[in-house]
Amino acid sequence: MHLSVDGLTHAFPGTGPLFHGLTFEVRPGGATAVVGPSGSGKSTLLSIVAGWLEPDAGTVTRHGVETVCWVFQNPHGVARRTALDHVVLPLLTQDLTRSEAQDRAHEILAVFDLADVADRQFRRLSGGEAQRLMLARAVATRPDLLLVDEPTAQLDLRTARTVNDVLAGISDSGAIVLVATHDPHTRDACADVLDLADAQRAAPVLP
Ligand SMILES: Nc1ncnc2c1ncn2[C@@H]1O[C@H](COP(=O)(O)OP(=O)(O)OP(=O)(O)O)[C@@H](O)[C@H]1O
Repeated sequence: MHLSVDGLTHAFPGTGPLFHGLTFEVRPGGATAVVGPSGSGKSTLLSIVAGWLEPDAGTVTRHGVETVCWVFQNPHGVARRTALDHVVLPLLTQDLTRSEAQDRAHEILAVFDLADVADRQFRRLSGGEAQRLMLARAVATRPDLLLVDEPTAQLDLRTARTVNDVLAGISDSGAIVLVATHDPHTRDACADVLDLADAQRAAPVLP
């Protein structure tokens, strides 16, 4: 399974080309940080990779990818549902029994250092806990391709660190992971970096 992007070129009316012949490959393992100045096209690239937006030119081939999951910048949850519910409920749509779903949810909450808040309502979670829960839920569904948009944008330094720690350890998820970010710590937590500032000048190829 891998993601192959070849000769990607895209512009919106009035933006000029965001990327020009962008070519790279990503395989499952450590996360790849997509970095670049504000407006350089990080979220646009994620949308094209997800298949939500058609590029002007070039191709995106999601070899062997059947499921795609997007983690948004702002954590969204159901106020009175527990952290555990947030992970279990999507798993129940995946042919797991309730007890299998609960076992997997507890396992993943522990990995994301959320075991202590498993029974806490979403509205009572801190910003960092809520963002980690969104990542935990996404990883629990075992997507082939995981797209994460600015996961630390709303967080203070300390809570951002806990999210970055999770991203640094995400290689076990088995997913292809792309993370759009401004945050230098998030960039450092990722195994690879795709810099869109370079992409406007050349066509970088990731290993
Ligand atoms: N649907 C759209 N129509 C027109 N212009 C758009 C559209 N979506 C994005 N843009 C423009 O394309 C450029 C890239 O936007 P994008 O959100 O991808 O950048 P970004 O690097 O993720 O920015 P930020 O770091 O500020 O979130 C911006 O100038 C934005 O205004």
